Formats: sequence, structure tokens, C-alpha cells
Amino acid sequence: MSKSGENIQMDIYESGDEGAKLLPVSFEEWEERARKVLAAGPFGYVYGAAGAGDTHQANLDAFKKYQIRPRVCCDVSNRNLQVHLFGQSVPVPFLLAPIGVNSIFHSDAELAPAKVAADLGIPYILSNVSTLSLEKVAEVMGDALRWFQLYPPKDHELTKSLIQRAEAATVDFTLLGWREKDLRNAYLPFLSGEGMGNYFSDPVFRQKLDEPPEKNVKKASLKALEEGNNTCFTWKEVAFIREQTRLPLLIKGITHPEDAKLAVNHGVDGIIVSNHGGRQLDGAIATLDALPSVYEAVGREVPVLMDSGIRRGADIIKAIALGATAVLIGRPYIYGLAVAGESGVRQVIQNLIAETELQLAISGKSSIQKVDRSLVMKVRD
Ligand SMILES: Cc1cc2nc3c(=O)[nH]c(=O)nc-3n(C[C@H](O)[C@H](O)[C@H](O)COP(=O)(O)O)c2cc1C
Ligand SMILES: CCCCCCC(=O)C(=O)O
Repeated sequence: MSKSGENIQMDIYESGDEGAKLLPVSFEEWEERARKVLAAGPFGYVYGAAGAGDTHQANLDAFKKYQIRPRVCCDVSNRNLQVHLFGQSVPVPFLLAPIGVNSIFHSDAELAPAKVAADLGIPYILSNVSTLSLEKVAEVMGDALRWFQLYPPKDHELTKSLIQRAEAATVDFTLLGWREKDLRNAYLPFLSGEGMGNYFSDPVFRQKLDEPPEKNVKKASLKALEEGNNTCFTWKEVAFIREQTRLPLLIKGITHPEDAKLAVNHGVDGIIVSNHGGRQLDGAIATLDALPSVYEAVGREVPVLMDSGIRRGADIIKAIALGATAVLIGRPYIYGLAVAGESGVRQVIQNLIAETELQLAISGKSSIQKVDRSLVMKVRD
């Protein structure tokens, strides 16, 4: 992929009227800048987690329990970050996670991450609750790697309609988690139609309404939310979804090895170990802690991806060493979006690529494919 650091771009200056200003570099700096530019509601929405935030914190802490044990005297002059997923090659070992309702962070909404992902050849997983419809987002992505995340609705006809393009289903969100920041801020963007791009444009959904969503946004949004509160979703529904598409189907939100086996037995093509960034079940296991047992259970049959807590190149390498084929990036790119729109997302992603490549090289590995369990040690429980 790159030789002697050609790929390492760290364009950390942005120009403006007052001359060159420093763009953030670390995750923490992006987060702080996002805190400054966003109102309390949207910032609390992305920053916040469920309950006391214990699972969110556990996601981050889990990465500290493992340390990289580098090899030396290895030729790392040529470096390759490529991974393979479902017959396609992806230039870096990460994807952009589905994150809903991007208009609350920046007016470019989902177009910004979609364009950056398409330019860099990275898969972008469009959220079911995106502000813009998937057709609009597909338009700017062309033939790039487009994935779609589905919150399976109660209604099968609506499920089928959405599924015609669906390639990943999230199962840890049959109900909205107890989110204290959003409760305190009385903030739920969806009631004003934000994040409803895919529902409002769906012919099956529109038929369920007695008036067009544009005429009564709140009523239509409530109807969509009611569809999404799918507490009777079971493995039978997974089988139904499997029957609807021959496209690769992944389940996002698995942390238990027995669920991973059930998913594979129901014909899914991949697993995403995720706890939704600690936003759903507070007290749940950290995903890096869950990853080894899920990998052990199904990793030889299907690719196992993971997310929740990935902030730096070192985190990516640790997750890959513990069995992940690739990881998903969540909050970091949203902070980039909030701070500087498309160029903010691009900068976050480019920094992450540069850092991952450096980390890999200094670990003594010339390619992601060479990263295995022996590269990390668990140093504490
Ligand atoms: C603001 C926000 C919105 C999200 N929206 C969705 C969504 O629409 N669908 C989904 O499957 N996951 C959603 N997630 C979860 C992410 O896909 C991902 O699992 C999570 O952000 C990973 O954790 P991290 O941000 O701590 O890395 C959302 C997360 C955030 C922060
Ligand atoms: C209540 C509507 C669904 C919101 C989904 C967005 C999401 O996944 C999140 O974590 O927030």
C-alpha cells in the first residue's frame, strides 16, 4: 500500500480568514472542539451513553488491559493495511459505523461521511435513521462500498421494502436505552422528522399514514418510532430477513458466543460485536472483552467485526489481534463532522489511517494480515 510513509498525510492546518488554524489531532481534542461548536442537546446525544456510562467506560478501559508486544528487526518498508470482506478488498481495517440523524451535527449530514468514505474506498454503513434517504446518499457515493443498517421494523412489508438495499441489521436496539444526558436535555431529535429520511421516502411506510409525512411530521415520526420499538424481534425474524436478500447480511449488536453461533446457524454472513457504544445496556460487557469468545465460537466460519471504543491506531491493532477482521469507527468521525463538516471527517479518518500504519510498522508488522494473537498480551484483568 505505501512505501516509507508516502501514505502518511497529516494535514493538520485549516485555513480561514484569520489565517492558518490548527485542526485537532487526538480524539480528545476533536471531542472538546465538538463540545464547543454543538449545542448541549446534539453534543449530549453523541457524547452520552446509557445509565451511569459504565459500559461506555468499560469499552475504553478494555483496550488498556492489552498491550502490544512489538517485534524488532523486521522489514516494514512496504506496508499494507488492506483487509478482505465479502469478496471485496478494503484499503484499511475499518469502516464507518452507522450513525443516525447527522443533520444535528452538521448541515452536510450524511453526505460528508459518505463522500469521504467513497473517496478513500472505505465502506460507509448508512444508518436506518439517517436524515437523508439512502437514495440521496447513494447518489454521491457512486459505485463505492455502500452498506445499509436496518432496525428491523415490526411490519414485514416495511422490512421487505427497506431490505431491498439492506446489508446489515442491528439487533441491540429494540428499545431506546436509558440515556441520562438526553433525558436531562429533553432531547430527542426524531420527533421533528430528523433521521426519518428512509421512512418518509418509503412507499410502504407512507401507505400506513392517513396523511403524507410532510403534512404532519410529528405524527409520522411517532409512527416510525412505534415501528422501530420491535420488542418481539426473535431469531424467527432473522430467518425472515435472511430470506429477503442474497446480499451479505451481518448482525450488529452481538456480545455472547451462543448468539454468534445462532446467528451463523440462521445464515448470516458476518457478526459485528457491538454494544452500541455503551448507549443501550448499561452494565453490559465491553466489546473487546467479548470479542475473543465470539471469535472462538464463529471466527473460522464468518468474519467477526467489532466496534465501541475504537479511538486510536493501537485500538485497531489490538482488536485485530484478538480476532476482528475489521472494526467500525463511531463517535470519532462524528466529532470531525461537527467541527469541520466533510474536511473534519476526512481529517479524522486520514489521521487514523496514518496512525494505524505507523503503529503497525513500529509493531514490526508489514501488513494487517500478519497481525495475530501473539502481538498482544493481556496485562491485567
Ligand atoms: C450519535 C450516535 C448515533 C448512532 N446511531 C446508530 C444507528 O443509527 N444505528 C446503529 O446501528 N448504531 C448507531 N450508533 C452506534 C454506532 O454504530 C456504533 O456502534 C458506536 O458508535 C460505537 O461506539 P463508539 O462511538 O464509542 O466507538 C450510534 C452511535 C452514536 C454515537
Ligand atoms: C428512537 C429512534 C432510533 C434512534 C437510533 C439512533 C441510535 O442508534 C442511537 O444510538 O442514538
